Amino acid sequence: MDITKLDLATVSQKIETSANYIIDRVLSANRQDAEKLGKVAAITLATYFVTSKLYDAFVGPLGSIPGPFMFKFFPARYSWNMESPPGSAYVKFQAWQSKYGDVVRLGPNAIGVSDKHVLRQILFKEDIPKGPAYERLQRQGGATLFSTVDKPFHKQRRRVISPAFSVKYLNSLEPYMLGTTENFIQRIDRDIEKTKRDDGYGKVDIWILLQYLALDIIGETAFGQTFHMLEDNDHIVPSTISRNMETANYLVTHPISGVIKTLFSFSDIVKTNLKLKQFMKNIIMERLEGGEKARRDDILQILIDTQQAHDSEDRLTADAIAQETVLFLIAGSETTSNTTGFAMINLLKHPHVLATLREEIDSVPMEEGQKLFKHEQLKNLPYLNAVINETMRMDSIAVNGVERTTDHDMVFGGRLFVPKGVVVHCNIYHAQMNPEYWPEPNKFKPERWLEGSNIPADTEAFFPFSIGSRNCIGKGFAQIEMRVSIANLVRLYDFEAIPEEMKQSDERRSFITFAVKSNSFNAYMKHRQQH
Ligand code: HEM
Repeated sequence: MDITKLDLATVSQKIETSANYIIDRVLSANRQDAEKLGKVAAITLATYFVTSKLYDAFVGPLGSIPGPFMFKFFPARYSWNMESPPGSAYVKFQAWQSKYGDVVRLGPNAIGVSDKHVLRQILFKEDIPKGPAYERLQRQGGATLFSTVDKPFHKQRRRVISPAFSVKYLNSLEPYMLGTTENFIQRIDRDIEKTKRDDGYGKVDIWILLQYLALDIIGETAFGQTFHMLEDNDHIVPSTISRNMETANYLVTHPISGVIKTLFSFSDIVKTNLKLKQFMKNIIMERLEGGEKARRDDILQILIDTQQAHDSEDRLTADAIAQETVLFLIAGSETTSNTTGFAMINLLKHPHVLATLREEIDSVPMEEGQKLFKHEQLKNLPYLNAVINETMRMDSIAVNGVERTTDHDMVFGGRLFVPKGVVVHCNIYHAQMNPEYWPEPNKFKPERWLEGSNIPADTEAFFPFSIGSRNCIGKGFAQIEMRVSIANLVRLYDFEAIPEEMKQSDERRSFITFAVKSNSFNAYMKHRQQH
């Protein structure tokens, strides 16, 4: 017997057995350790997550702010019924603010504010940047003057575009506005003729014609050519843009539906944007290639002229010009036409207000042969301005509010600590309807705006064009258009309200801009005898 061989075999077997034993032990120990470690890590993470959520919900800086319980954990914007029925998010914002007070919790990291002093602090004094809703809007074609959240980018863009909205330049745009207003009057006359009764009255959809007027004015001034909406009712540019507006609204008010709608309409949006860009580029190229002959005094020309700017940063590319002009079309048409439409509805609802306004307007002398009022004759009429202001207070275009994000730790109104990174829904509409600021806020009373009124307007709680660096660049433009169209309508026509239309006009919705739900408002109209 070979002892050495036997021993070696035994030894090697023993070694193998021991090795297997050790490996088994080590592995099983590791497995157990790993399992234990995994469990501990998962429990620690879950505890951290739950504790931090509970801390944020109840103890953190926003913990004491009242609001619907679920918004301590979920953002209001994601609540399933936010946009049900569509365009009604603003109703919910108002209800929460009324129920819980001037600061309300709207999410783990979001609040709503309607106190006039705090709104002025956020929008004007500290002028904090725009919130994530605007970043979502950029999915539809990139950052613009309106949607950028980047302060230096905004400052530079606003500086370059501002000359197009200066008082002096706006005066030079007036001939386009008056020319288009003349087309508007002719269109009304044609529509009256079509349905004329024996007493001379015919039915006119004043809401939609005001929309066509505003589109044609923006076409003339920002796109360099009219869209002929008042003649043909349709044009590729406004019709393709309005298709995108609903999606844009959801991106702002309800991100989940917004993303779904964007996915479904993605190819449509891409096609639309390409068509629009092409349309704009052709116009821009015609201007550039046409030299001095092709020059025209309009907003588009100011944007094109930036290409000669000394500083290369100030030169807008053809793409940027196309984007900004499309923005003017969106921001500058329905905003103005709906406000004018609401003013006309308010005048028909309150015949004594219409009578007082007519008295003021009829007292403005016209030159021999002058067909339409010029802005110069209207800008200081106190009652006309009062009617417009009271309309903007009660039927505010921005009923959905404007959003900001704190970019530093702040103390709101000297009493509420709000850390950096909180989304703030600035509920300017709620401030404009607050009985503490406005006695009988639901009553249409232009008298509040007149000097010496016994219920004076609280101008500190009035934000129709917002305030601060992100206020409306087009407010001067809008005021000219609104004064000219309302004054000329009141001077030239008698109105007869249609009861069903009046009732229907109380149904509202807001897709970015506030509007009557039916997007239509008919009244009987006839030319006044004395004019
Ligand atoms: C009655 C008519 C109008 C009302 C009530 C109105 C209201 C507003 C409001 C509230 C804002 C601030 C929005 C925000 O912070 O989210 C705004 C911004 C803006 N509006 Fe208007 N607007 C009107 C007419 C116009 C017109 C006619 C134009 C252009 C032709 C225009 C162009 C803009 C632009 C470009 C901005 C963004 C400005 C910036 O961020 O620097 N708006 N408007």
